[in-house]
Amino acid sequence: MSFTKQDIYKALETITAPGEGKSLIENNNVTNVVTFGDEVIVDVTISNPTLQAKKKIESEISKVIKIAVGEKIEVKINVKVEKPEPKETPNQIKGKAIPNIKNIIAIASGKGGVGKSTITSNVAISLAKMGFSVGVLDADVYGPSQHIMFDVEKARPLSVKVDGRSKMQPVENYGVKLLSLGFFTNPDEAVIWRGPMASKALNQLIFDGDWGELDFLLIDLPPGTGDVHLSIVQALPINGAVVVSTPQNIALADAKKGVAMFQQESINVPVLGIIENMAYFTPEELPNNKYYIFGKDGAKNLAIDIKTKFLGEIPLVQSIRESGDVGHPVALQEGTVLEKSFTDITKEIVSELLKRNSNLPPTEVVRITTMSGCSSVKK
Ligand SMILES: Nc1ncnc2c1ncn2[C@@H]1O[C@H](COP(=O)(O)OP(=O)(O)OP(=O)(O)O)[C@@H](O)[C@H]1O
Repeated sequence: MSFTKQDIYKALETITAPGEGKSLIENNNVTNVVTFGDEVIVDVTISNPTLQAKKKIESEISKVIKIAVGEKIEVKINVKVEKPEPKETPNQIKGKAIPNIKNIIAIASGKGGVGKSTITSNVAISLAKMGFSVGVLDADVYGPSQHIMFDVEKARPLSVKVDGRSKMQPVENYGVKLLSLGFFTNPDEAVIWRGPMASKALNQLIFDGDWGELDFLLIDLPPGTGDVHLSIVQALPINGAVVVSTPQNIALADAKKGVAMFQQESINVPVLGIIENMAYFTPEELPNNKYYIFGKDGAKNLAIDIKTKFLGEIPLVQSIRESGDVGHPVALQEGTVLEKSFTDITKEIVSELLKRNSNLPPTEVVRITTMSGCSSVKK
């Protein structure tokens, strides 16, 4: 019987090593193939050290060669176990990659009540209006509010079957898909989340959510920099973080801690920049008057100090609070100054993310650049 090494490689292209996702050939598991007569020797390296994984790969290789190349072939397999070297690079994304979600951005703040959720909902809507597919995961374990801001307070995610598995269908409004812990907790009962518990619940919302294809998933993190945050940000494949602060000194001190948290070696999530919320107060009837009630340019100066991008500012305006409370964020109000402010900030975030993702395939970068109108992205 005659066959070539190529026949063997072709057959091995159709199977994967246990837990490694890609084909044996694509994943470079097969280190050598020797053929003579009716005999084939396959050297294969896998990362799973269990006996079960070794037996499974031996039986699959033998089976696939006999089916695809020839029944009579005598197959000898040498399995070597080698743990892949962990690669520490500045662009590393922690956690398991989610193939259908292209970019995960965490929105954080050190201090509570600085407007992190307000910024998240408006940025999500701006992204959706630019044509991106967008999801929001409300991870604020202390007080989820996105379901209110998106006017879906009473909604509950439906259970759907996807490839035989039960998944949660996010609730959708204003072109944004939303999953929130707020859908599952009783607003009258305080839930005390510990780090691992919170990260498990959030992992479930992310991995068991039927998000479809998303260009962006924004995660509204709880305020602070504690144990819950560490668990969340270490477990999820976050591409970049945005930190929200008011110009007030105590908020800035906490924002600085927030930035430092993402920069810790064990977390290593790039900080895309800082947004200054409540930068000044403007009465609706006197739009040209600015009152710097929390101080002036605090977050801008912090960004310069810690060499982080300043992504823009949002004033303290009554309509921002009102529109959030009634579930119709200001970014929906076409042609207004505030809508434009959120569009500008959103473009800055996308620009920074593109720089961070500069190792993505060029088509992806171009597509996102074009959609958000970020022609000014310097690469
Ligand atoms: N720029 C703004 N102008 C007016 N009101 C604002 C502005 N930003 C936020 N608010 C209001 O301030 C309050 C707190 O905002 P938000 O809930 O977004 O903050 P947060 O940082 O997410 O809070 P938490 O600590 O609860 O997570 C809300 O009532 C919101 O409507």
